[in-house]
Amino acid sequence: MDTTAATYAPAHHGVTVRHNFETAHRLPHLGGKCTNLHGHSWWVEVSAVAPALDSSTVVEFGAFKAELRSWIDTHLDHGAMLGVDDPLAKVLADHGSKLFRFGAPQPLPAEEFAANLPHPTVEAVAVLLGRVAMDVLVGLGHAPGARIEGVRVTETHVNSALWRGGSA
Ligand SMILES: Nc1nc2c(c(=O)[nH]1)N=C([C@H](O)[C@H](O)COP(=O)(O)OP(=O)(O)OP(=O)(O)O)CN2
Repeated sequence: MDTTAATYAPAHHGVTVRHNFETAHRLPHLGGKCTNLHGHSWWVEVSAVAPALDSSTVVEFGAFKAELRSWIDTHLDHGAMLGVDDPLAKVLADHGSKLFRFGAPQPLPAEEFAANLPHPTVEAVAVLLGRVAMDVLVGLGHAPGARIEGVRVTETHVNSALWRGGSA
């Protein structure tokens, strides 16, 4: 077999995991129908890459999914994502309804991932979950040089956003 081309191409291995969550949000700053509190069945796809493998893996699927799913289910699933200036945040919190605030001036520990993201747009949710995925990857055993390459968040069947991680 001629492997000449392969010797010139940088080694690159990738894995992707998916998860879903049922979460409300609203975007009053955009006006129109997005001002209404509404829910979506969100999907997230997280891709990790590495230049070489460790134990023949980039990162072990089970552990990676368990950590990502745990964070998403704990903080987002069956809750609401609201922006920093949204008056509904206080109402929901006062009634014990699950809430994740974007751009909060005094964020809870989990909300620190979204502290500089003022609105829960699909793009901002992709950034949030990119940061969460990086944190999860760092905490696990993984291949040398492994990193989060990208996160795609799908809000509806026709709307999605892609966040791409920087190179190592
Ligand atoms: N760049 C972005 N634009 C919009 C976002 C967003 O997060 N980023 N979000 C919304 C609303 O949240 C809304 O849920 C989606 O809007 P839209 O696609 O217009 O609504 P529909 O799903 O009803 O559209 P279809 O006509 O059914 O395709 C708006 N914009």
